[in-house]
Amino acid sequence: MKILVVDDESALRRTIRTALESAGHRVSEAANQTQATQQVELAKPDLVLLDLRLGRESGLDVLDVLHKVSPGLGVIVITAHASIDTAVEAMRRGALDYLPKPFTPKQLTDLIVRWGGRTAAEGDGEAVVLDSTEPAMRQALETVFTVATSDATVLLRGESGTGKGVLARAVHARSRRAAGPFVTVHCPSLSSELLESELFGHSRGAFTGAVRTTEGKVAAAAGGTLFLDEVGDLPLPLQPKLLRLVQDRAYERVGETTPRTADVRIVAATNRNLEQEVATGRFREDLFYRLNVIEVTVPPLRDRRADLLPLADHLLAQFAGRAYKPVTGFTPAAREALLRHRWPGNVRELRNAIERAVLLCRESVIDVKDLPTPVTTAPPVASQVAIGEEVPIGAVEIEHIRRVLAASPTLEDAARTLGIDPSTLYRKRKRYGL
Ligand SMILES: Nc1ncnc2c1ncn2[C@@H]1O[C@H](COP(=O)(O)OP(=O)(O)OP(=O)(O)O)[C@@H](O)[C@H]1O
Repeated sequence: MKILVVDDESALRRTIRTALESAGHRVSEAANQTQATQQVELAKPDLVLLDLRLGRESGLDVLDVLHKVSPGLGVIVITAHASIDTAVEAMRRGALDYLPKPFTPKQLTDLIVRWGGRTAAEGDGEAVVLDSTEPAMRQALETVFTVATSDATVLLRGESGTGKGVLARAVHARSRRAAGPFVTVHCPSLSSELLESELFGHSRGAFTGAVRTTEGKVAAAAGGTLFLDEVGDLPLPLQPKLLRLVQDRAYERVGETTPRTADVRIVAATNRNLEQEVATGRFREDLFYRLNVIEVTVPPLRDRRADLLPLADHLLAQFAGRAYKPVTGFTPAAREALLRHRWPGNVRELRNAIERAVLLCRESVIDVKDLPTPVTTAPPVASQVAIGEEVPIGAVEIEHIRRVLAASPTLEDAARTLGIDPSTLYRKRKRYGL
């Protein structure tokens, strides 16, 4: 990409230039507003890195000027350490994202990579954090970044709301297919027939109500990525057809016999224990192995404690910017509540909690009272039991049931995961007050 670096300190410009050039980007530099405007007009950069601290000039004003010169220009601002109030203001004025100082060359290049694919993939303009200090999450991200450029099938595993959809888009954005479409198919469906037609299309008259020929999502994803969300819920009758698609990229429209070839990369996601689904005959083993070429497990948010506050800050900046509200942080009590909660709904729950808090908040910082009740009434984390420690077996059972319940969409699902009868689960739930 062509990147313009705007900073009044020549040493910092040079450091950034070195990092970006060694990642294969072309870099131009500007020390002030006048030079920056000229460079935007002359060099037409794809992305601008703008330090908000620009000597006597205000970086925020420069941001406004650059957007006047080139509306829609992607600008990432560099902010002084941990001052998210200026980041919020910059995002409100249309910056894509912010990079807090001090940063490593890798953080810088990761951010550029993330925004480089934005036109094609992060299409809804939702800024996401693809960085982590938690080993398990780092490993998931590294696998995603490494395999993205190949056409290999990827299976994303993890609880609901952990960001599997976000990672699927990240795979696409970093692939050779990034300029092509990203098409999502939700596999839990009312009927196998409807889903088959949604996936593969149908010919006119194929079934009652099929008044027009439709091409289906596999065809719509040609040249791009087909994302099979909740693939563990794919109805059994459709599984052989999906197997053929994954294995040979071959399929037929409903009502036709002519085989067609699909030009898609497949990414699938599931929150189910597929091994168990295979064992109980609800998921075909051959399909499981075909999908599970590259397996990425996204850890639940409660196991990513170190990521929680940075993620919360990021979401805060995003929603404050979007709502035009000068909310700049959390009170210590609010931070503590965020850290204590178990987040059964994972990042989705966190995201909703923060969006709501930004809207409710009447001060410049979010307090406990702005957070949803389940977050503020979380029992202390210390009540978690550690398997293998000196705890009675009953405590392990309670904790295990609690977690499975939190991760399952319905009681039936939870009972299936636990391998017990729903009525037994119902009784245990009552007895333990879960
Ligand atoms: N790393 C992240 N940074 C910012 N937002 C995130 C991140 N991960 C997830 N989110 C947000 O959390 C929400 C849930 O993410 P996503 O839909 O990808 O989860 P999922 O695992 O696919 O969930 P489900 O299994 O229920 O479909 C989305 O709004 C998404 O934008």
